[in-house]
Amino acid sequence: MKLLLTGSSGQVGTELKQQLAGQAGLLMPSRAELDLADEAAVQAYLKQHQPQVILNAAAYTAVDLAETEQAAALALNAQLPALLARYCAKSGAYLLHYSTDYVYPGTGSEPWQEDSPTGPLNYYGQTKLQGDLAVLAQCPAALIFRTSWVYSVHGKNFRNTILRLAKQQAELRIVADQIGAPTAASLIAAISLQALQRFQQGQPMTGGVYHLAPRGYGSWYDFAQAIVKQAMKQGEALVLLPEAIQPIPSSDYPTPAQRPLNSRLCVDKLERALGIRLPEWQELLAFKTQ
Ligand SMILES: NC(=O)C1=CN([C@@H]2O[C@H](COP(=O)(O)OP(=O)(O)OC[C@H]3O[C@@H](n4cnc5c(N)ncnc54)[C@H](OP(=O)(O)O)[C@@H]3O)[C@@H](O)[C@H]2O)C=CC1
Ligand SMILES: Cc1cn([C@H]2C[C@H](O)[C@@H](COP(=O)(O)OP(=O)(O)O[C@H]3O[C@@H](C)C(=O)[C@@H](O)[C@H]3O)O2)c(=O)[nH]c1=O
Ligand SMILES: [Mg+2]
Repeated sequence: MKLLLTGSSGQVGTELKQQLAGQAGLLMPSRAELDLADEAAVQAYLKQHQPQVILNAAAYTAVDLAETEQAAALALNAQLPALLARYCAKSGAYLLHYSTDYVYPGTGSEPWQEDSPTGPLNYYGQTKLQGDLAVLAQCPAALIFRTSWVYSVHGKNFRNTILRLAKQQAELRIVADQIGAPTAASLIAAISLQALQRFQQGQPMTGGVYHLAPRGYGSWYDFAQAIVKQAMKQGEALVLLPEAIQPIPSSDYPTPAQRPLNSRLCVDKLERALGIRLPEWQELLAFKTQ
């Protein structure tokens, strides 16, 4: 079975690549081999290789930069998934796509459901929503896993930023009024492989949106505390002590893109579909950094 993995150098892509190791027929073009922002090039690639499964882990994820680099964000987050969905609908190929908590407006404090009204607050979120809507419209059998606050030992993410800063400075100010669930890229890859297995066994999950995140929630401040405590337990030499992390409101940390305050995702639908219970985010973090 020919399987195309896009974004194989990213956080989720790297974990998928590792967990898919040994799978025959795996295509993982690098950016130099295939510019995913180039629609004609992607079309030609699909025509040439005819994949039967597409795992679309590529995206434009620089949230603040997306406010100004709009064309690049739109190409990767909206136009690419639309094109992949059209190809999959036509050819019968299986599509697994990823999306974000940033499609929701962040109001209230209850977890979002998959059918909750969307309302992105920033351009990244707007383009991701456009991508989701295109996938749902073009290819109803496709799966969209909406996740949140992705981290990994590889790549640019909040966990690695905090660990870097904790080795350099004795104080840190972190927003405490944005809540959500930090999600290890390895969990996303493991669940994606379960979904793929279902498809390969002829029992695919019903198409549509599923939230994919650990159980529980915290603020970015809670996440930073947990990252630093975990690193200390593991004997890392840090300049920063957990007590020296200051909780601040979002208004004290101005950024070009606005972030949602409430990013909680209800994961019941995914748990029911796969017959699993997702771990708590703290358990997952402890496991990841051991
Ligand atoms: N990061 C997060 O916190 C969250 C992410 N998500 C979603 O999860 C999915 C995976 O995200 P994540 O793994 O963090 O993403 P990353 O930013 O880590 O990886 C993005 C990947 O896309 C590739 N890419 C981007 N532009 C191009 C291009 N023009 N041509 C070829 N390749 C390109 C990158 O390649 P290169 O290495 O060459 O740049 C990289 O492999 C995305 O759909 C994202 O929206 C959802 C919620 C949270
Ligand atoms: C580094 C730093 C960040 N922050 C805040 C800014 C922000 O509100 C929060 C997290 O910072 P980040 O830059 O990692 O946030 P961001 O890049 O917006 O993270 C998002 O990325 C996209 C791709 C998603 O899809 C989302 O789920 C989410 O993970 O922490 C501080 O308060 N103090 C700091 O020193
Ligand atoms: Mg970021």
